[in-house]
Amino acid sequence: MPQGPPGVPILGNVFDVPKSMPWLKFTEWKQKYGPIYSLNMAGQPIIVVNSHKITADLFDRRSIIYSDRPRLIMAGEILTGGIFMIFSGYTEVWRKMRRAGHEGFSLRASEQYQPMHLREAGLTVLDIIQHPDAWEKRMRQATASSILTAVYGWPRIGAKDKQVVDRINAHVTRIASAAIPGRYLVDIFPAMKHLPTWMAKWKREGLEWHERETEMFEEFNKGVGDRMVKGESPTCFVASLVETKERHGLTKKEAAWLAGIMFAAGAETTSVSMMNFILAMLLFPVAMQKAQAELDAVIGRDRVPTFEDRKDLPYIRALTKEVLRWRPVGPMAIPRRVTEDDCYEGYLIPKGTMVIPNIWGMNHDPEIFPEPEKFRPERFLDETGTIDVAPPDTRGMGHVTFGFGKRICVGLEFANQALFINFATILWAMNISKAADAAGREITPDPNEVIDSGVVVGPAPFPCKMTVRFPEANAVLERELALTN
Ligand code: HEM
Repeated sequence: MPQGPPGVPILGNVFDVPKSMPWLKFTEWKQKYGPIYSLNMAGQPIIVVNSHKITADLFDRRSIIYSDRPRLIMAGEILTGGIFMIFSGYTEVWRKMRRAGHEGFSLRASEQYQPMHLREAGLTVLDIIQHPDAWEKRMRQATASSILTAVYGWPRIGAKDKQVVDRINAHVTRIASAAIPGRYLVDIFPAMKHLPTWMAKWKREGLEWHERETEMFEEFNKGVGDRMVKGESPTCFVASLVETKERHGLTKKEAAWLAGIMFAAGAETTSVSMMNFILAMLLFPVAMQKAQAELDAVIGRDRVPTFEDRKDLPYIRALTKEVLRWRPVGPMAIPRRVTEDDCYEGYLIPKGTMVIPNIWGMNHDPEIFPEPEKFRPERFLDETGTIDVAPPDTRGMGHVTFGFGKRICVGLEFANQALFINFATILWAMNISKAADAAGREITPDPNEVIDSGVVVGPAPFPCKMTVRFPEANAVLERELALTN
């Protein structure tokens, strides 16, 4: 095994890995132990990978044995029946779900959602102009709404839909908290899974939740199917699942969970990336001003940015990548498990080893991204400022925030499109600056104060001032939205 911090007998490195922001420690250890090192968490061997090349070697070039996930009994099996794609092993069911998910959210398929993203971005900005203090809530609601529209073809979510959104959010929170290491004893002592339900309240409740949530997701899918029977053709993921059911061979239950997973995986990750964007604009106003200068030059003030403008907005494209690089919402992605003994660069990585890609460390590698804490979209442009550049082994994206190999994020095209158009529309219409306290002093948020839900890491709530950039912005937005109605 590659060398790592020595640890103590039996418990190994249990006390060395901090509970809060462990990715910072992992990045620090890279200096001492190199880009690949090992840890021992009370007998569980772990490899931490800190370089683009090694992640590409293992997750891309040896994907057959590096695409499994560690077992999560409560979150991945009891609560979700082994079909929660994000946590499920490298199984036949995962393959079927992955194929269907990929087809529904590929670059091509995601393009059909562009009109929805465009409209949603415009409505969100109008909403924020009217309620500038509620910007965070409005943005979160808009992101949730876009994903539900894309998945189920539902109209824009509003206050009236609170009950159903609360139900789905509660489901996501339940699974995320069940996935926190040590939250359930069964994940430490797997034999407990076989206890009869009368002896294990947690198991009984988990199975009951699974039943209820299966019913909920099946009901949502049925709603789409019923609309199709009536002759409507909603543009949404579930409609495409209905059409391709035979080909993908998904059962009713698998199709229902697959659709539900898209919300779980996509809503919080995208809305937290939007928060990171606001934070970056507030802390690095020069980047904001450059982006706005580009928007003024290319778009002007008489129309809003659209997806067709993407090719002419290199700085906004680069800014979108820089948001994802600067603050990856999953700094350690979701771990993998090696399914065979593997020899790599003279090391033997035994079957069953957990592999953690340190996304934070790679995105903040000072040799690739000088002064990594600075927010500089220019990193992703050539010297002319017009051509996109990216370090090798990053699939041309520049960062590795969407993960790797066969398990790379299914929704990355959808997310990139949503972020691009939201950032462009917000910057076109608004200025983002620091809020002031009661004494009139500017409040500078600390970007290292984070909230870690177990899977998604985002900034701690911070105040900010959102103001309209020019008086006509409101009217132009309203006019363009009326045209798309
Ligand atoms: C900024 C937004 C997003 C970020 C940063 C993000 C990031 C990630 C990461 C790091 C993974 C794990 C990859 C790996 O193991 O190598 C992942 C998996 C996944 N993501 Fe995303 N994601 C985002 C948005 C979305 C959206 C919008 C959707 C759906 C519409 C989505 C669906 C999924 C699914 C289904 C998986 C599980 C893939 C698998 O295990 O095979 N994500 N995402």
